[in-house]
Amino acid sequence: MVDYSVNGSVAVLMVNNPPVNALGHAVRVGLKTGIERGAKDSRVRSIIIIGKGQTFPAGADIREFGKPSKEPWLTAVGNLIKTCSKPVVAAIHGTCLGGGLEIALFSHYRIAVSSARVGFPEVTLGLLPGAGGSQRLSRLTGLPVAMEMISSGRHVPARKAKEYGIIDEIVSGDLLKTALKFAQEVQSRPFKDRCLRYKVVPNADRVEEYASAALTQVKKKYKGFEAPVACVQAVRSSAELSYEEGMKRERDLFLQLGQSGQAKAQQYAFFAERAVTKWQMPGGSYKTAKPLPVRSTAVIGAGTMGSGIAVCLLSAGLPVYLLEQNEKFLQSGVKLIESIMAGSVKLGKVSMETAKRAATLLKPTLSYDDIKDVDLVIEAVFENLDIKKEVFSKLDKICKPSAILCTNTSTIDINRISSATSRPEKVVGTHFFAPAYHMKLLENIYGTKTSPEAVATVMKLGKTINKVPVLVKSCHGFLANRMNAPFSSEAIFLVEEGASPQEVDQVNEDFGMPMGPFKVRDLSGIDISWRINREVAKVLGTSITKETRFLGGNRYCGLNDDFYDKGRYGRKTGKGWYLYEKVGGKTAVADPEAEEIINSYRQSRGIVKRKITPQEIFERQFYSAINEGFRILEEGICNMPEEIDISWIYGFSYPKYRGGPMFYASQIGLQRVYDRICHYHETCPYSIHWVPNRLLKKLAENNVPFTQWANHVSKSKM
Ligand SMILES: CCC/C=C/C(=O)SCCNC(=O)CCNC(=O)[C@H](O)C(C)(C)COP(=O)([O-])OP(=O)([O-])OC[C@H]1O[C@@H](n2cnc3c(N)ncnc32)[C@H](O)[C@@H]1OP(=O)([O-])[O-]
Repeated sequence: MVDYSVNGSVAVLMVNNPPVNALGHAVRVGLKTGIERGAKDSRVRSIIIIGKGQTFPAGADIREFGKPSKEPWLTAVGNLIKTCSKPVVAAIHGTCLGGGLEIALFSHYRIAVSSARVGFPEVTLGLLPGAGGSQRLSRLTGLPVAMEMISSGRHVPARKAKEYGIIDEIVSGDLLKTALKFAQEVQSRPFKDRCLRYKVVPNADRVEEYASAALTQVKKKYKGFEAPVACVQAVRSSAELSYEEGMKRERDLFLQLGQSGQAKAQQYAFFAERAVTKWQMPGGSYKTAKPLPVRSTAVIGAGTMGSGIAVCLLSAGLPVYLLEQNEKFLQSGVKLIESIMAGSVKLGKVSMETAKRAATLLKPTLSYDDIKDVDLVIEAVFENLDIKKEVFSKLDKICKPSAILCTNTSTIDINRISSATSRPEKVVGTHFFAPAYHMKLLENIYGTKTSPEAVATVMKLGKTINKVPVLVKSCHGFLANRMNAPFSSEAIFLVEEGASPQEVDQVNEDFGMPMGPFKVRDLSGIDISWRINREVAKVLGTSITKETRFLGGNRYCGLNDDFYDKGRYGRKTGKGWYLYEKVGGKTAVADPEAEEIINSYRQSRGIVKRKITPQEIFERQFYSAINEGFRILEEGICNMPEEIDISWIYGFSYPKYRGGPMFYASQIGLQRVYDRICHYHETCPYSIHWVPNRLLKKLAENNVPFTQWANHVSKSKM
């Protein structure tokens, strides 16, 4: 795992643990042995630590977390480096992260290639640097940078790291050759004072000021997360305590976090995010299917979604034809794209260069002829089957045979859309979440005839445009919206029965959702849900009236319609479930007029308002969604619970520190979840979503551990 060799007077410790040279037990043993050997080796006057392959160690081996830790610990290896009688040089390329940066900071010198990145991403795993990183980094960079770097987990590019004092030299050419030269040069220099623990923390007397600014920021930016706060506290202790006491403080905080449910959930989410890249479908998988090259694209429809999708493609450097049916709509789409880009530059999310390049890559057009040679088209027109079929029939006639035809439908079965073409194997769903340029989930959907090649292409596209792609099988509503349906229906039923929108939102926000369901409705537009309900009714061959209490055999609540009738569409009209400071305002306050609408709705239907507990609000929303999640698994719409959890984290901003609804259910205990679902099935009998799922029942009865749920998923689609 660590190869030892001697080149002239320099020992080279080459870490060889692909893919990311994680500092697992064998690597730690190898480094310890290597340093001891180098120290004793009479030929050797300095030592290099370097990574083989793509990177310097990118951190501790996360797979070892939660298991009994085996000596030597990282701190012990680091102490050996620190006290080595010969200077140690960390030669960095790729990603020097977490434990990797700890090793580099224990070393006496750090050189890096300009493409390298360094950072302490432990916070993203619910932890903090646990081998003294919080004590050493602040001695190099000062408190504000250390607090920001460690609490954000940001990867810092090598040149910036040099500015901060983390890297001594940026080098070019062959890293090992340059490192050998560097290691020879330092042999004649005194190096004991290079040990960071003897340095003083710059401006330590201002620690209170820095810490309080950092805490205010992290509490706002990472609301609900425990680790960022602990990161600031650990760095703070580097200025307030002696080095030894600071190390102990860091250790205590590390152990506290390690035992928290948040760390467990965040580490689960880390692996879940990687697991979903290993997609499978009938006839193909990530291993067997090859993506087609995508060098040019078109987006059909320049509305909010289409323009947002175009921004994603343009930001990744892809040329985009933006196609609309008339000049007015086209120009409004172009304006929207320009304003999103300008906003992103202002927020520092996109560089000025990228924005300028995007402007040259955007080709607005009214003609289908212009898109005949593009590699991939994304349709983002109104959510109506007839309109979508018309678009796909045109695309089928005009686009080159190899083009991949994608639809941004959020609910319609892909098979119904692809039936309008002569090439259903090229048709695939690419469902973006609003706002498309911001939300990271890309729900890719395959129909019965979609080819694995088309799927491979959109899975790769997702990565290219910096999204998290999750593959699901087509059905009405797919994965995310299918689970969201009971979740948001229950929110309205709860208000119908007696809760206030504020109470429902509060429960959701206390749990960690960034916005409650009524604030979300006001944001997305009450008129939109009104229209969707009419579309659903149309598909079911019925219509919605004031008397409608059931739709498609399911309970229906007309409260949304009453708000619509009063012209209260949400933020866009300055009032909806809440009152806003102005049209398009963002500050939601409770509104007596809204309360009046709710009260008269209840009265007109003879509903006697009852007190509803926060626990019931929580269970009715989340457990109904979980029940649907098991149905989705049972039907084989997705392959594993990880796909559901990642969809919620990146599609609905579900708090990552809770892992996702399915992971959360496993933590509560499936039997309890099942029992409560049975309870609501009895007490809320008119909603199909409360019919207890058989797979859930089976897993609960047999006490099947979370890691084995996927083995019980329907294999019918494989
Ligand atoms: C007391 C000391 C405390 C120290 C704490 C720490 O250091 S905490 C750690 C601090 N460090 C971090 O948090 C860094 C975490 N890692 C990353 O951020 C990224 O992996 C990357 C930027 C290094 C490379 O991105 P990329 O897109 O090129 O690649 P990719 O992301 O697709 O990963 C490829 C494969 O490697 C696997 N794997 C990766 N890292 C680890 C690991 N540490 N361990 C184990 N496995 C790991 C990953 O699961 C995947 O496996 P699969 O699915 O193929 O079987």
